[in-house]
Amino acid sequence: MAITSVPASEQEFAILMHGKSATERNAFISMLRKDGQAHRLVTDEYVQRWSEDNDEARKSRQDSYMSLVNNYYDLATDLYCEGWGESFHLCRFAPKESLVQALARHEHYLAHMIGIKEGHTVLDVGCGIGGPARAIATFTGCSIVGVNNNGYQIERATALTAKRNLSEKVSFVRNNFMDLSFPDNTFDAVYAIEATCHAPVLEGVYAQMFRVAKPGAVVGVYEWVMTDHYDEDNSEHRAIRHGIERGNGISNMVTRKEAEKAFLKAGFTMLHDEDLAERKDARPWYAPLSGNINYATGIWDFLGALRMTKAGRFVMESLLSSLEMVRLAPSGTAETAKELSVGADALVAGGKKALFTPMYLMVGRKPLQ
Ligand SMILES: CC(C)=CCC[C@@H](C)[C@H]1CC[C@H]2C3=C(CC[C@]12C)[C@@]1(C)CC[C@H](O)C[C@@H]1CC3
Repeated sequence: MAITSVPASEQEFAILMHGKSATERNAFISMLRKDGQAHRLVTDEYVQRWSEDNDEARKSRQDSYMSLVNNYYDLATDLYCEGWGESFHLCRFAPKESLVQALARHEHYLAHMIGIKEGHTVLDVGCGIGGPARAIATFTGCSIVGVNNNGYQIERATALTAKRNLSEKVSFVRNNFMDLSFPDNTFDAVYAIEATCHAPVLEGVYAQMFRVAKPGAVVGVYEWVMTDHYDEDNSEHRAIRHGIERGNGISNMVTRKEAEKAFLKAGFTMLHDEDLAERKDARPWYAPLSGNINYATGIWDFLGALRMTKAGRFVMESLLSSLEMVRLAPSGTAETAKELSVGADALVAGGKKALFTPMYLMVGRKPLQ
């Protein structure tokens, strides 16, 4: 069947594009099993959205945030899995800690900060493919429902959770986080790990988190924001912000102050807020993306770091282009990898200059009355 335009129903299109690749064990193979034409269309649609950088283009990206984010994760999910693992977020690093350990600790820390207990029913807003939900449910003994608007990620999350025998404790529902389908006052705790930055307006998603939390429940967010050092009138700063947005499927990334204001406006009483990137750590959060092999701990992290060097990127992009040429990889795969690499450079630049943080932590309580 020839696909010449994106069908009206996104779900229909996702089935065409991803086929049965969500249940594929290996993420690299899953990446190769997409429909080539559909993949090309989504790549073109995503790139086209970023051709201009002015207020009007930003507004248009905000208006179409849902398809922008879905396009992004339809393209990026398998590369994320293959290059990063099952937890789609960044993290702090303790001395000698591997990436996998550090990611898990970052998740456990949030669970600790919002006081998740055994028996709690918890909501994970923007759950990716469920890595954090599985880790937190296992760590605390709680039950977690993960929501996400990307059908492919929900399928992958559900399949991985079944494979780990965790389906009784952890489940997933396709949901728009700007309009959650749960009744008011449902959850004992709610969290979002580096996901709400995809919202067109932060107040909207925070208001939904507030609504579904039980009175007295504690809610925690790791937010992506531009820090207080960011200057909108500085063209270099603006370029870094734009690079982060484009490489990471974000229609409008806000400042720390705006995020704090939105959280309070939603109704939460702030219990703790802190940019965790300001702590003095052994390695900065952007270490694995920087291509500096001296930061690596252990063989897997060394290979990951090698991949982010100039030579490593060249090899990866050449491999993907060759696979595309012989039609083993869908058209647009190498272009997507390039978009992610350029986005990673913007993250590193933003991190080095302390203009950006992926770990502005806000912990708030929904008042009893
Ligand atoms: C987009 C948001 C809000 C969160 C995702 C955070 C991270 C999981 C990603 C940010 C940059 C990503 C890159 C990769 C994996 C996932 C991230 C770290 C790659 C390492 C995947 C493999 C590619 O070849 C290079 C990518 C660079 C960026």
